[in-house]
Amino acid sequence: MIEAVGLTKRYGDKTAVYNLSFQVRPGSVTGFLGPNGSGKSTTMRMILGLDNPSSGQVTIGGYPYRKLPNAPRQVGALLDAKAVHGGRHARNHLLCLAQLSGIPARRVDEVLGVVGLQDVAKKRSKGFSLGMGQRLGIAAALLGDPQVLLFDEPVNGLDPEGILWVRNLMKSLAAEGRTVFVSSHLMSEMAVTADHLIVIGRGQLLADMSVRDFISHNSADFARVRTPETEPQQREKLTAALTEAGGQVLPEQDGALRVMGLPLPRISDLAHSADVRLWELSPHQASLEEAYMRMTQGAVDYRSTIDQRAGLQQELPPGAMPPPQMPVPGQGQPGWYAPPPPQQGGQPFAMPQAQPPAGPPAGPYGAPAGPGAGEPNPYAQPAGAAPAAAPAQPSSAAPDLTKPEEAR
Ligand SMILES: Nc1ncnc2c1ncn2[C@@H]1O[C@H](COP(=O)(O)OP(=O)(O)OP(=O)(O)O)[C@@H](O)[C@H]1O
Repeated sequence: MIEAVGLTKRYGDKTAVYNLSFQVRPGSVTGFLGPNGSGKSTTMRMILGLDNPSSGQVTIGGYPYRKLPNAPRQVGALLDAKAVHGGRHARNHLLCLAQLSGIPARRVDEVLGVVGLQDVAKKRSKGFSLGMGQRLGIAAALLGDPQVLLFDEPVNGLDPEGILWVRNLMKSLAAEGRTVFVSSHLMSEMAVTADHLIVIGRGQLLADMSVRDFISHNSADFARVRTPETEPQQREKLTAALTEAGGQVLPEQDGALRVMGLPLPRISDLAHSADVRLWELSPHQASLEEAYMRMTQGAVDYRSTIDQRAGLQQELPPGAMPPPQMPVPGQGQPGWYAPPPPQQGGQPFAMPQAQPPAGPPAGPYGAPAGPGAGEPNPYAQPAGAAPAAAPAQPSSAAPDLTKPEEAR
């Protein structure tokens, strides 16, 4: 198991990771998500002892990486597939790594076969495509047959067959009881690969829950209803009937209606009573991508001005408050982020930040918050500045909604 407690990393004035606490458990694939620059790679580097935390700690099986006995046999990682000596043959590259860790040479040939590079084993890696480089990096991660595996963007550059292969590899490694921690920006892939998600934004924890809970907490299911296009009055009649029955009705771009708050049989009955014919009545469940976009909207640092002009951001369902902008250090915004799950009537979905101590502050796991919690929050609101929206309750007063069981 990987465990981070109050993990914080500063580079000069820049706080890349702030007071991050989470656990990555064995036996499942844990996805690590967050917008560009949110601190995923920095966190992974700290897990692997490549960067020292400014405060807090992270351990693997109870030890900091650098104190793990025979670490390369226990932990494998793909961080940067380009970080290889390009002049070396693929096999020689792996052989060097194996010799450094006391791994027998036959294991090199085994992993070359596992990643499908056996035919180019004698080729210099500088001639490798992006996808081949990724495969070589994955081979290196698997070399020591480790129980704990970290992959930073493993499907980057892979073709569809390679993506499917990585998906199955991750799942089978987890099914063998290993700890698999994988970052990716490919939401469709994460939806079918990961069991659990850790989501960060601007270095802070936004969510720590199963994929299923993440989607249901950050999106609303709805029904799509379509009436005959030739009879617009039927659409209006249905809209009135559904609204009167307590449904929330929004027009879809293609002329259909998006209905929230009413089950499908009720919509059907209401249409029947109003003498409205339906051409479509279908359930719709939000995708991981939709849920992720909703949750992280306020924590995105780099966004195209063209996207904004074209209105490509997610449309909010009725009744939902727009997510507040996540605080930026030095801009006097509150030290918390609260995207609203629509099914909870727009109540903020909050990750409480460390509060001024009135007793030992609670961390996300019920334990006292880590060392970073005692430090000044770089995202904290200066005295006198008004919060942009109703603040989340301190963790002692409110359930920790990053934990699905406590959120119910
Ligand atoms: N060595 C460094 N020196 C200074 N700043 C750094 C350093 N490494 C990372 N940062 C900064 O820390 C922040 C987090 O970067 P990080 O690479 O961890 O994000 P990320 O979530 O992995 O991003 P991406 O999804 O784009 O790979 C960024 O603002 C980055 O510029």
